[in-house]
Amino acid sequence: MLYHGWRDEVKELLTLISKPHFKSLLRTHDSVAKRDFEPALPPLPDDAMEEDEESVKIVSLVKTKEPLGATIKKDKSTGAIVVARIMRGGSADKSGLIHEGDELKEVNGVSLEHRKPKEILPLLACSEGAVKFKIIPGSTKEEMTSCVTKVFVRALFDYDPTEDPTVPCKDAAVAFKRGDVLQIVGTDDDTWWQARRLGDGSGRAGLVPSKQLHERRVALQRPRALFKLQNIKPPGDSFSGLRRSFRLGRKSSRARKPAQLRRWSSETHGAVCPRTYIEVVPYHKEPKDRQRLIVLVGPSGVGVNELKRRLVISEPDRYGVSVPYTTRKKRRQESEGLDYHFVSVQAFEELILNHRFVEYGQYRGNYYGSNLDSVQRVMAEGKVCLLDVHPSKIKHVYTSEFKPYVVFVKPPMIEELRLTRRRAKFVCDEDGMQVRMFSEEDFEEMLDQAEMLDSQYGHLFDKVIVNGDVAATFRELKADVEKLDEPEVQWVPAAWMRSAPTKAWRSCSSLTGWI
Ligand SMILES: Nc1ncnc2c1ncn2[C@@H]1O[C@H](COP(=O)(O)OP(=O)(O)OP(=O)(O)O)[C@@H](O)[C@H]1O
Repeated sequence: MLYHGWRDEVKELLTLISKPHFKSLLRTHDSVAKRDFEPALPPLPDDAMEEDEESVKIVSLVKTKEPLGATIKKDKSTGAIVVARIMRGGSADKSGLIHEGDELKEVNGVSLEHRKPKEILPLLACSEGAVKFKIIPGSTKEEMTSCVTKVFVRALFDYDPTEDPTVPCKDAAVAFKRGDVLQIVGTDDDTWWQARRLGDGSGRAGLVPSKQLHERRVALQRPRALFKLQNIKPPGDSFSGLRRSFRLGRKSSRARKPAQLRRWSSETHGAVCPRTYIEVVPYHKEPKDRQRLIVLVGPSGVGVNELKRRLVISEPDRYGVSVPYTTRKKRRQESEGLDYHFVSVQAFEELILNHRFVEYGQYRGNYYGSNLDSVQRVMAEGKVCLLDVHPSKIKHVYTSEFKPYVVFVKPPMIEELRLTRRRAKFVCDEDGMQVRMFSEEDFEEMLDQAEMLDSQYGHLFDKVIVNGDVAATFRELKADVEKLDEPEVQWVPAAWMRSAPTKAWRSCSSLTGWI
């Protein structure tokens, strides 16, 4: 008998460490200690780094199905073919044998002299397995100054390399959509940064337009936008900017304005600041943290109030709305603190001077406004505060205190609008007392406004929700808002979580003026 004569403790220990779970644990420990979970490159041939008398090196890289992860260019002054970029995480980068600035002399014995980069690429594409390069190492100075960052940004624009004729190598570029989070891993180049898209399993970094490049591109398009703006009155605090949360509904004078004018009159500032990237950091909501402010935006009549109402009715203890302030007289059916906070003109103006309004304006000689205190009161009760303002005013609550989560309520295609709103009525008189059915013109205006809001303020939206079937939209909105309470990571502007941007990001660019 194997265990014969052994002490009980020894027998027990042997039984324990023979269990499959324990064996797996030890195997995992060994793997992690050896780091052999990383992609393994086949062993290098013996002559991988021979140096000849002219300081030419023979470098052998192993090419898999993936590209080597490097781009090349012709040096204008010397005519030499040099390595322009090494993609972080690619085979070339992992080998550590080839660097940006290295001059390429030969590929697999084929001389590159007098060849153009586009003639060389097919040589590499055909190669399988080991690819032998003869190189003259470039200066190591560039490496020393290379700025590898661990900065995360949210893209504020869509980028599709297949539609970009200026990208140095389409295969080496990373496509992204507005709202995607990118990890910036290299900013050595002023024009093309290297980045990884979060959630992209490959882990490979690729080229993305730098902040400076995108700003230049937007600036080139700007003259057209400015031309359109010339006839437009600048935005102010006139009442036309105020939202339905003031329960005044749409105004006929506004409905008569030509669509082209409305498109630009709401806000000019959006056309002036180019949106590139915003630095973001992971935020894990702690149970003690206040609920984030939910800002609902959308074109008039799309259903923002309907969704707010449904949320509050569904869980009155969880959701609350901020009550607007006004200087107009209270009507018989209205209650203080429920429909409005009724205050004097003097009190209202003091609040304006103290910057207590997210949004305010005058209508028929009375002030109306959405007040920060009102929002804070709802949040202090531990509730999720629902706020409905024009997106140009979001900047007033874009702080760590409110951590706004912005939902854009978008109308569906016109056919679905017609179908779903057949029986719907909306507020149509100046005082919000009368209702009528939607007309074809109302639908067109709603779609037109939605397009304008999306193009001018889309970079501020955390979620876009299409309000076709109202019950389905409500369910989607509720589920999305509830996710904010879960321990899942949320990416929020870095400025909310600390007073200054990271050193790396600051050194690369600043984010002022994006909102
Ligand atoms: N998905 C939908 N299907 C059918 N009717 C809808 C839908 N969403 C909203 N409605 C109805 O459309 C009308 C306008 O909605 P709501 O008042 O919520 O619009 P709003 O976005 O707040 O705009 P406004 O500020 O102009 O009132 C209401 O009668 C509402 O019940």
